[in-house]
Amino acid sequence: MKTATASAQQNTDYELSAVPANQRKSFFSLTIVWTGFVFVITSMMAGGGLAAGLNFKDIILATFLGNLFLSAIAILVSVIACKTGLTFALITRYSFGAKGTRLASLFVPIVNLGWYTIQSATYGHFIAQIFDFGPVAEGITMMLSALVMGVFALIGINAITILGYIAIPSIIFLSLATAIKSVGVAGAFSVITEFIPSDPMSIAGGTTVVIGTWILSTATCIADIMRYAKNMKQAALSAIVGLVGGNSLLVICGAIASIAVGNSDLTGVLLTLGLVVPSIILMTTNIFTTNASNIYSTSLNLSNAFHMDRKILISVILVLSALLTLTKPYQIDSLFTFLNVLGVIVPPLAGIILSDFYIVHRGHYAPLDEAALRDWTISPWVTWALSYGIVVLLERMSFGLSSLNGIIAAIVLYPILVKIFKEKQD
Ligand SMILES: O=c1cc[nH]c(=O)[nH]1
Repeated sequence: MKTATASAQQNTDYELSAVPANQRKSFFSLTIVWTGFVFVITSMMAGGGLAAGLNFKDIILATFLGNLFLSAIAILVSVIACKTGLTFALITRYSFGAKGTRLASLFVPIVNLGWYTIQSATYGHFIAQIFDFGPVAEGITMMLSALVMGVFALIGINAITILGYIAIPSIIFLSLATAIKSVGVAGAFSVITEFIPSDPMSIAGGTTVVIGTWILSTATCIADIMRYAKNMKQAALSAIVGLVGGNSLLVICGAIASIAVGNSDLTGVLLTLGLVVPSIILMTTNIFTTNASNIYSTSLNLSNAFHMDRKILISVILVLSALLTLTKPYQIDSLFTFLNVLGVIVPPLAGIILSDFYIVHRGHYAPLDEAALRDWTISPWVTWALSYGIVVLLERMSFGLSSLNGIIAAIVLYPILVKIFKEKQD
């Protein structure tokens, strides 16, 4: 009895089992949660960074290509989540094995901790700029930001949905208003369209940056949301709305604001425009919704890795993140380094998950409690390492797009290695 109660406590958000059909959510509420996740200031900052290297036409092209790529991955992962009802962490059991999954599902929390910390620090830094805080008060504000943002994730998916309903209209309105106001400051829209970047970047490089903005979550965390979808069409459409609609909007608004004001530090840009109160609302809504979903997914993955109550795990992560904000990861250079690393490391993982479901298992997994899973498998790990090597090699040869290279390499290599190691699981 005690054990049953403990395990029920650990499974309040279906972190250890499939979401049943009668608990699936409407298309509208899924789209709110996913779009609230995707709407984030770091996409605007990436747009600002693109403006240092691309002209406006190429920024639009890179944004479009990047989000198209992201949508394709997001749809394929969402379909797996919707069909199985499982979190990303539980999906990895089929490829990484019943014990291997515990190691594999540590990857998402580590990277999410990076995102969570960058975004909490950006928010704390922004508040510190507004109130003209010194370094100590800025440090305290950044730490408090990291602690407070996790509260919604502690409550669960319903709290995140309510937060999204409040946040999304204001984010759409305020990001457009920021772009329009900055065009006003520049004098004419032709200043944006005729702008010549100072430090040219290739379109492939720009596309990789855009892909980097959401590759982690489109390959992983999106499953934690779309497992609640009633059908695959709704899951796919919801994924596209968030990326092609939401992410593109913020990247482009960030680029326009940055070109107009000549500064890629978005928090600085917003303050230069004199939009103090609107910018506080913009920053608060978009960072809170994203970080709540971030830490929610992190806790689901950690539950799978450690088999402990996700609320205890969230608390530990929040304290860790609060301490890490003191390294000041809000600087644009840290963000770009992080994006580039993600654009290379995450796609092979997405390739493994997709290849396992669509190629090795031909689009069907046995229910989790009936599947005969090995404890450990070697093929996904070898695929990941080899794909990473291939990406780095091709990057040195300036061949193609790193994210695409990584995902294709893993999709092709994985089934071959599964055959070689005789590791197909039923
Ligand atoms: O929190 C975030 C922000 C951007 N992209 C992500 O994958 N996560």
